[in-house]
Amino acid sequence: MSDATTGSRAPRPAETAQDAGSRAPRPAESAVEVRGVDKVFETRTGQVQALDGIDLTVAAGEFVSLIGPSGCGKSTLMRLIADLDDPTAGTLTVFGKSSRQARLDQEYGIAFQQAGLLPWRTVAANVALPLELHGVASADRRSRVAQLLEMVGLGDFADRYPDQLSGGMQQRVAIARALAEQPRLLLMDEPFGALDEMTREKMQTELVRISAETGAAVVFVTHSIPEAVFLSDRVVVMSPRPGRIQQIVPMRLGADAARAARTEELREERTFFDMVTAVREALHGGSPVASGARGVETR
Ligand SMILES: Nc1ncnc2c1ncn2[C@@H]1O[C@H](COP(=O)(O)OP(=O)(O)OP(=O)(O)O)[C@@H](O)[C@H]1O
Repeated sequence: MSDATTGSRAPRPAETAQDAGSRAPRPAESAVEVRGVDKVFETRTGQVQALDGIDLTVAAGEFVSLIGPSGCGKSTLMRLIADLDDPTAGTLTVFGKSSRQARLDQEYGIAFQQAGLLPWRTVAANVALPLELHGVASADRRSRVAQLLEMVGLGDFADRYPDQLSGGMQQRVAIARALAEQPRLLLMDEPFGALDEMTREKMQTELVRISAETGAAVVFVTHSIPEAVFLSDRVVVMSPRPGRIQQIVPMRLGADAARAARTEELREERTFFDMVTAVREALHGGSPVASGARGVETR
């Protein structure tokens, strides 16, 4: 039946199928969609299959950690999401866009293990860099940088240089820089891996607060089970190479489940230990275990 006979209206020029496909992302859209992704590296000694059939959806505002034995492809998956490499098969989208388009549109901020600050720029100038590159006016830049440094507790360090800061402070500068353009997604690959345990726990608490405050989705690679449990809404457990998703464990942390409510006390709660155990068992394929998997810390 034609539209004329059913009485329904014909599509207006702005509503053709082609246009509908290019509309701005809907608010309910997922932050990341990974569908059937494989990654094979060609090396001089042959092929290395790093990822095999990865399917993963990260919702807008969700905090998802990737954990698994050394070499299982966590960083590779992160690099594919960030468009730093291409998948051998499958598709990745970020807020409904190809990962390439999402990179061009600055849809995400990145913080990796090394803070990666420019040593000749002050703390403020490091944080301002992405804003400068995108032509934000200098008055707006100054106020945004001041706000970001307050957020990460470095308001008094704007004029220092990176080598005058501790490792934890440098990481906070890197996080402020990653947040500069108010991304809806943060990609973090072991950002606290090089920090001492006390600083690391402080940074985790900061990150929980910041992610709750900004509503950004986070994809976070870690080797530490307690870190994954403390931070995440869901923990994705990967198998040894070729990396597959072995299990996705939702974090059920009782009354303290809301990210904004996660404080130091949570680390002493029964539900926290239960979740650590659940992730450890998932790493070992569902069986109770006495020790951690290779490359995974249980502390
Ligand atoms: N550019 C590359 N060329 C060849 N092989 C690579 C390349 N990058 C990664 N690999 C291989 O792919 C596999 C997955 O590596 P990846 O770095 O993603 O693992 P990971 O889980 O992040 O490891 P780790 O926990 O030790 O950081 C490894 O076997 C690695 O040697």
